[in-house]
Amino acid sequence: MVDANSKFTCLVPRTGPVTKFRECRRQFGGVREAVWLVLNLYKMAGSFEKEQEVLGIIEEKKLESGEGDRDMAPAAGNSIHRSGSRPQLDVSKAEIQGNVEEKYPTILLPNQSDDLSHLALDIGGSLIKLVYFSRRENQSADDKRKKSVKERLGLSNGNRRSFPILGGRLHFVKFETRKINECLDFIHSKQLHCGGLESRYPDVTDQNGIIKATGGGAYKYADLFKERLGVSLDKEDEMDCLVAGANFLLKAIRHEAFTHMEGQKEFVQIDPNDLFPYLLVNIGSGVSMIKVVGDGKFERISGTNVGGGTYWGLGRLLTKCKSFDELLELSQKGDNRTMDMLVGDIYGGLDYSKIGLSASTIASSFGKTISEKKELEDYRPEDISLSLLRMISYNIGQIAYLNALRFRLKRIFFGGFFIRGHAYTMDTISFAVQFWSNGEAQAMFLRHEGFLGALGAFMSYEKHGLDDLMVHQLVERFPMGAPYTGGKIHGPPLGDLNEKAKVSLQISWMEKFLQKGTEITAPVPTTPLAGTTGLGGFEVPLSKGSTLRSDASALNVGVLHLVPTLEAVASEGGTDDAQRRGDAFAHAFSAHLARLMEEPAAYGKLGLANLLEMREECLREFQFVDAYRSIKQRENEASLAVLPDLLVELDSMDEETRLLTLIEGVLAANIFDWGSRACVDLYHKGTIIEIYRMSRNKMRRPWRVDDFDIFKERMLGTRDKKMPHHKRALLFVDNSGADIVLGMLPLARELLRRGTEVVLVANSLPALNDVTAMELPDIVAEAAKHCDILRRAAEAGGLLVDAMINTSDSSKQNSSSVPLMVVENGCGSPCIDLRQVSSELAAAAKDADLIILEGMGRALHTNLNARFKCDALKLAMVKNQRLAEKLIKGNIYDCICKYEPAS
Ligand SMILES: CC(C)(COP(=O)(O)O)[C@@H](O)C(=O)NCCC(=O)O
Ligand SMILES: [Mn+2]
Repeated sequence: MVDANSKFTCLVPRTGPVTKFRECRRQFGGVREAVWLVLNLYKMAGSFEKEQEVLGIIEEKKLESGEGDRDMAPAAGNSIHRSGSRPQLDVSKAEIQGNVEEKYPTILLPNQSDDLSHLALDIGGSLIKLVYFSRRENQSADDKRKKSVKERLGLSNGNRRSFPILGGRLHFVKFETRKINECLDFIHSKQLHCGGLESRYPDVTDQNGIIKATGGGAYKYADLFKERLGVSLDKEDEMDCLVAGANFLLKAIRHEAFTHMEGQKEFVQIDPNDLFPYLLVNIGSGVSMIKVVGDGKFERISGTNVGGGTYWGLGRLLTKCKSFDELLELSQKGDNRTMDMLVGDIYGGLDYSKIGLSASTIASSFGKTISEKKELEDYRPEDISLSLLRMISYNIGQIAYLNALRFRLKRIFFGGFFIRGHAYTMDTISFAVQFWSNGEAQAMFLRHEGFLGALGAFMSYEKHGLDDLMVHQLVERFPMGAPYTGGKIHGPPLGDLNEKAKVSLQISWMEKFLQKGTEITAPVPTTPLAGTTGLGGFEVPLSKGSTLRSDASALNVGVLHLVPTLEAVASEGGTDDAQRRGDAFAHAFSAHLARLMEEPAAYGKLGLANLLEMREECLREFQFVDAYRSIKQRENEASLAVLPDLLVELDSMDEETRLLTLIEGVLAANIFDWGSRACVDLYHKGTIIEIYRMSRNKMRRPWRVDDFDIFKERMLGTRDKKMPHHKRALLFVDNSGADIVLGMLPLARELLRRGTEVVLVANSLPALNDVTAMELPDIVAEAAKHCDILRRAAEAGGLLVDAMINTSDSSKQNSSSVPLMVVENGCGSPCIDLRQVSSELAAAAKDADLIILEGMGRALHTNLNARFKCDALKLAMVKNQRLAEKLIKGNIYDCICKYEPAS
């Protein structure tokens, strides 16, 4: 019914509303869609009278719809419609593209896609789990450049998955069911019930709005949702949702599953083609065991009433704990030997080796309490909690294994919020599975353990387009306020959200959460645990804080620093608001780092690239759009001022010397890196040009990795062998200022001079002092003022669109056919994962026969070992002593020039 693409060509609203309505209805089929389209066309064209006319017609004639009142347009101004699960037209944020006076202007419907719904819920007995989607708009204003590049690359528009990182985000949040009002406040504050804050009319509740929900609470609280938010809950079957959620996670999320034995977390990458069959054990209040054999193909084969509710219920009665988390935390200080009867208690301290039971094996949970003349008060709540936790976890593990055996299932995935990333719980379950299966079966856990149902409900909106996502298409981020971090964070402590409205300087809920001084720590035991005799069985799990830190060194957590916060605040004008956001950012980011130091695997397997990206994401999350804006501008200006002299110098050289000087120039200019502590210290000691000169003067070959001679041979050939020029080179540029202006642009110019098309590939979003695709055309335009080669190529590549229109330059006729283009990479990070790039870049890469990756982030931290089908040159200066030692057994400021011919 509705084109899934985001662009529609529609008729301009010049004819009358009825004619327009008919035209639109012919085009889109549905009455509702037609009404909305017409209404919004007038709205966008600013025609209030026509808008009113449409509403009048709706009222009077009911539009001869034949589809009943249900299909009448809702109250004016409400741009988002949710109805059932069929795809709908979404005209929020619609814009007429181009001239409104044109006869058939294009209307951009940025929110229109097959993924219409923003929110789904799983309302369980103890917790409400919420999954919502927020779209990040592509904020680039360089539409002309994009259009020109796309035309040149023959790239069709409207691909929703063009820019994966900019596309949108799935968020996971949980609340206690008994605090359902906090959940409703949250939904309201983020306007999730009517399309999110991105919606054109965020405050208007869609009376016909429907939110997918699963779990018992979807029935129990339906009226409350209607009353408070004006939305109906569309109930989805719980088991369907659990399975859909689990399948989605296991197929689409990198390192979703992991094993947990003796405190060691080991991520398991599941092959999506080899996922089925498996046993899904969902531990909520009760426990469901589901045999999953395919997408939507499953059977609930078993379950047990002894589950999370049992632990919490009995625990509350026996310990007087006020919350599940408190009970869980208590267990960490517990010693179950005071409660449980162990094999050793029965056998006088000995193992029962004949049947493989060690002395420390639990023979009978709570068994010791029968033989002693003690009352409840005589036992420590900590011990009770741990004993209870063990009893229930072992029991679940055992029943799960027996069912896996019954149906010959090798893999068992445990989910549900009972687990909460709790090391003891996971170890206990793993012990049980391992013990009973003699090591044949393996328990696996899921990082999004508690959100299976909510995710499944989210997926149940038809045509979300998420079902066929591949692992590399989803990028995981760790927002600062993410309540899903386990440990003490348990839903965002929203407090009185209404306060927010009263505060003139808008404080986000996240900041509020941070102001409360929440500590992000994982639950790790603090008391020493009893050892085992090594006989296996139900031993005491060994999960200790220290054992979780095993991979800390690989994470380089220490290299991230917070100094740029000051720059970030300055970049936003140094206002009080910016200062507060800066403080909040610092607080939040420190908390995340502390959490990672405590438990490096807390967010899955993270490398330095992820951490650097996380930092940029955090800045963005606190609305620091471009923290290095002014630094970049300053450096660009200084470098552009000396560019003409550099070009004259280069032009006076012979080919060979020039090529070497160019490569030296790139390496020397890569010193301007605001991500390196050492370099930032250096900047205090001289001007940009002084540092650049010093860096150049220090360029001595051979570099630590020096393939220049092979590269030169490929470029210039030898006396006996002429080499053809490359057809198209992709230059992955790095930093602003000298790096791009005095390093990469002159190299690009050389390639252009030799007849190679050049595509400058730059970040879509700011990261440190990296130049962005949006900034590049202006820099090129400035440089082109001093260079004919660059000017002609930039014109041919559509970079100097304005110049082409505005000047009557005679040299245009003999424009070089070799274009210089700028393409965005789809990233906002100093590093690049080449599996996740913009469609624009993917298209540009198709005909490339040379790739040049520049800088530490793109050429060393990532891609140093990447092999390409075309020639590849990796250029970087190493600006970190530790990395220099590790990577090239060298020193800080050593250089790398790694050339690999096409493989
Ligand atoms: C963030 C960076 C990868 C940026 O380097 P670039 O890609 O600009 O050459 C680099 O500065 C880095 O690895 N920094 C680590 C921290 C430090 O060396 O102090
Ligand atoms: Mn950089």
